[in-house]
Amino acid sequence: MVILAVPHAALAHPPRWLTNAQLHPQPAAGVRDWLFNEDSLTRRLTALSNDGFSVTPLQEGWQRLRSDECALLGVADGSQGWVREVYLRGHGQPWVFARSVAARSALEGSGLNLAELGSRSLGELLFSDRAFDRGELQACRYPAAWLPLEVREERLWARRSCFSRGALGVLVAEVFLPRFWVAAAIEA
Ligand SMILES: C=C(O[C@@H]1C=C(C(=O)O)C=C[C@H]1O)C(=O)O
Repeated sequence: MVILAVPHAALAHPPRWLTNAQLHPQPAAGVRDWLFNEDSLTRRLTALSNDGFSVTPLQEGWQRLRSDECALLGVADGSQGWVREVYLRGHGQPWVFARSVAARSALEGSGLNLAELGSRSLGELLFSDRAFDRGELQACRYPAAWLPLEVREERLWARRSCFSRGALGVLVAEVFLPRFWVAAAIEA
């Protein structure tokens, strides 16, 4: 008998990403503000943590992108792309799990080198370069199988948006972890 070792994350069904107007029932106002506020999350978490903010990369590299990512980026299903997964931390605690991806075909020749970011915030790059436009924010309950084991929980609120500069799109997804909602004093 052959048992295929399928990565756990591959077993999850892609979520339905919905805009603020499509989200019913509406989450509480405090949750909705964090899901759909268009300011830089880095800047907002820096303020919330009184400058106790940091970014720790978890894994980065060329990978096969997920079907919902390919669809949003407008590339063929199964396309290769750069994947960057990080924790956004407040006082060292993981507050947000973030996964940012861009298609290899669009990155090559764009001059954008995501590999050199390290523990600097991607947000500083995307918000400082006026050439990037942010697309509409969408939210969903994030598949637990897509989270790192130590923070794996069902129905955590997530949001995503695509930052575009010409043909390049950087799709940023951010999952709010339980410790964040405690720090923000919001019942999620
Ligand atoms: C898009 C932003 O950049 C943040 C920084 C990230 C990173 O360094 O990988 C990932 C998600 C974002 O929350 C932002 O600050 O809003």
